[in-house]
Amino acid sequence: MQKKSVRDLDVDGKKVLVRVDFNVPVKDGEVTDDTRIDRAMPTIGMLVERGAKVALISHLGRPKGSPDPKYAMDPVAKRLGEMLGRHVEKLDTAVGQEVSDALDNLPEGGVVLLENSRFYEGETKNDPGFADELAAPFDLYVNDAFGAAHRAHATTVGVAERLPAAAGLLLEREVDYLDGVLKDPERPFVAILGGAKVSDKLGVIESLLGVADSLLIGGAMCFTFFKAKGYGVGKSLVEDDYLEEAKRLMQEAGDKLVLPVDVVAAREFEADAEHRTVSVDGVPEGWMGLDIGPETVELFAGRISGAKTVFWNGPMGVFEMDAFAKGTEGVARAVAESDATSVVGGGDSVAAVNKLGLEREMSHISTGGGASLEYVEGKELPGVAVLPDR
Ligand SMILES: Nc1ncnc2c1ncn2[C@@H]1O[C@H](COP(=O)(O)OP(=O)(O)OP(=O)(O)O)[C@@H](O)[C@H]1O
Ligand SMILES: O=C(O)[C@H](O)COP(=O)(O)O
Repeated sequence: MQKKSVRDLDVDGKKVLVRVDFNVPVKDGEVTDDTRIDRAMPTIGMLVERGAKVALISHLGRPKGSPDPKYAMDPVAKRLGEMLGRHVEKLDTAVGQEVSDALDNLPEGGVVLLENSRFYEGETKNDPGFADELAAPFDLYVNDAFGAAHRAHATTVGVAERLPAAAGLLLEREVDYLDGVLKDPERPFVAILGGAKVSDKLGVIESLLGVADSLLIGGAMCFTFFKAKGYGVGKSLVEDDYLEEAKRLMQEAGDKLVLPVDVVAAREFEADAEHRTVSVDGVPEGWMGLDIGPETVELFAGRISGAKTVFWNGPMGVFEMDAFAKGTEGVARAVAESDATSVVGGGDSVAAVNKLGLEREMSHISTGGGASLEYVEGKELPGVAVLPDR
């Protein structure tokens, strides 16, 4: 990565504001998945070891610019403290005298967690006054929040314009892996896309068709392509406004675009619905396709096993229901077993990989859903662009 790195900073005794993405699931006051906290540990550890005074800041959920106890950072501070093996003080504010005092009292190598950045309306507006306030108590700024890098907010952009800034280790790793896939992939490069909507991923499909050797499409998305081909798709999820786009993409992509050959169709959208495997042009009237079928898993697995690079985003079916999770599991296993450099992005595909305990088999699991897709689409991420070059 061309950007200045936290490694390049002299942080000893300095007050460092670190933007992390601790937007983690919380239930009954407990963090239920601490992956994003864990992935920020290398940067936090490096700063602590080098004697910085560290203040971490993140958003949590989507509060509307004012304090909302439901989204307070306390459960995150508790979990972070357990993971660091020491108490982490959480402040009830993100700006002002309380922050300055806490930093003055913090020993070198100490860590505090500031309150949810979205408790301030200046955050999502990237308000200059709010960015000034955020920056005021600090000497340096580090952005390790790859998952929020597609947002031009005060904590991701404004503050980076006001302090000497650098990329954290996680942000660097995320960008380096995605760059490896997009700019210089070892071939064959197989991309796999699933999930609900073609409309969400049109830009991603176009971009991947430009760089990958094949693009395997599963999930509800494939039914828009099948309808465009003139197949009966029953009540499967289809975006009628995108049929022409789907036709165009199929024409342009030719053999590169690989669609399922069979699907699991169900009578209704229920976990215990009557279901059976049918060929892709044989979804019964009134039924809906909820997963790719076993022949498709075999077809996709064959492509994946010959790949040197794999990028995967989005589940192959309604993996939340066991009866329709086999396609996603089959693809996850094939990616895990391949020798390819594998990059997995998007909340649902990552959840599927975690559920199967396959996370160690993947080369890189992105902590950013929206951010990784925007990057693959070729969009500039404001939180990365604003950082100074080396
Ligand atoms: N055939 C299908 N019919 C209906 N829904 C489906 C089908 N296949 C997948 N889905 C649903 O699509 C949803 C995931 O779509 P989405 O586009 O949000 O994926 P993602 O990009 O991995 O997720 P995230 O938005 O969390 O990053 C899942 O809830 C899944 O149940
Ligand atoms: O979970 C995410 O994708 C990031 O934390 C960004 O969250 P946001 O979509 O609420 O900005």
